Amino acid sequence: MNKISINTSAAIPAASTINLSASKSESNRALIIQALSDEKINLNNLSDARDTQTMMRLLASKDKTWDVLDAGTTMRFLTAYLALTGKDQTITGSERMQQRPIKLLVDALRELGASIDYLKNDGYPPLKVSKITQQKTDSLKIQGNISSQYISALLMIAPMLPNGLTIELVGDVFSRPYIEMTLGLMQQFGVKNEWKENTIAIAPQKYTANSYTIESDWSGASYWLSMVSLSKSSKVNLTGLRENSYQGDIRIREIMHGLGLTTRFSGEEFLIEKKNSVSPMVIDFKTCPDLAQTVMVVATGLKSPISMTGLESLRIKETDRLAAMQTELAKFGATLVEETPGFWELEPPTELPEGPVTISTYEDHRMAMAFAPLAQKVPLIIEEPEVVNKSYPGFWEDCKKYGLDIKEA
Ligand SMILES: O=C(O)C1=C[C@@H](OP(=O)(O)O)[C@@H](O)[C@H](O)C1
Ligand SMILES: C=C(OP(=O)(O)O)C(=O)O
Repeated sequence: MNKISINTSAAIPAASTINLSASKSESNRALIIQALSDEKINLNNLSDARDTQTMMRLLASKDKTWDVLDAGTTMRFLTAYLALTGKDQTITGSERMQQRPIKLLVDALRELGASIDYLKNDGYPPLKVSKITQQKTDSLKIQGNISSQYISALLMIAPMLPNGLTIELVGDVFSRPYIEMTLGLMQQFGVKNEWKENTIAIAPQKYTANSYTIESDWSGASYWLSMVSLSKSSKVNLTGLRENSYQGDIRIREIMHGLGLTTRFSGEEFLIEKKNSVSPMVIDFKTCPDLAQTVMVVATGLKSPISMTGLESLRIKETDRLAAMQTELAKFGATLVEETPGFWELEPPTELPEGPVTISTYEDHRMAMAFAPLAQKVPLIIEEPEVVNKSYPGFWEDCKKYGLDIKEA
């Protein structure tokens, strides 16, 4: 097994500039839109994330079987894309992907007229997808509390359907900013929508020529806010972020202001500094589930209790992130408990261990990146560090540039 050790004794330079990876969420949407358009769409700064590289590779591939590996957006967006354009294709993914539900999307695409078979277990990939030859309905209802990716996948093919599509979102909607990002990017390429209360209507339209520069990844940025927060007094400047972002994970700014940071934009850079007053917080992650692991580690490192809601979808991501966090946080003496249904408490330790502490990463990039900043307080050994390639392949190089002392273990 590959492992790295991160030592606490490194002298961290006072300030560093980090060039983040671009957002895989924006990249994967822009690539689907580009593939669906007859006009010239120029995309700048596409992400080097494996999830995006996989999307690009598959969109260009003539293979009968497409393997998305562990990329959720690639799986969901390409399933809808194949239902519109495919030729009896099989789409599959990693062992974990075969445990991540896709039934709501398959049901919706079947209602539209696609013929889709489950090749192993009902409700889960792999799938055989045959395209919609005749659109059977122009309105769908879909539950919003499992994954917003199903809704984004349907929205992106909606303008290409002969009769367009109206989607009614039923019940609670989780990860709503990702739906807004989808509609925002569609708008960049000329596609209009009408969103009234719970209903989004898209008339038949074409994606038109335009250029778009993908923004840096705010989920990736979260590890740098955490890095500064768990440092003695470092400062970090991040490049390629926008104050007015399509990415809901920009919310990390506001959360971390409550956990002892100040941040500001200055020209092209986003500056992060420590200011040191930390107050106990209640945080709802319903709009930004990918930030939860980052913030749990910060609270543990700062020994500051937090209460949390909106964590439901963490169970069906790259791993069961709640179970994984309970196990790994316990190694630092922190407890993560569901006090009442949906309401979680993180009780930090009174003292952090001397370490080294070994972190298992559960084939989840965010387990590795969320814990790394804590190496400034407790020496760490991180298992399977290459998991970061899913969203941020340059993460460890950036950590070295920041000053962390990282070695193969
Ligand atoms: O649409 C997207 O780009 C994403 C949506 C979210 O998933 P869910 O909608 O399943 O919560 C998020 O966790 C994932 O990393 C990326
Ligand atoms: C959940 C994630 O990705 P996906 O669902 O696209 O695999 C993530 O990047 O944290």
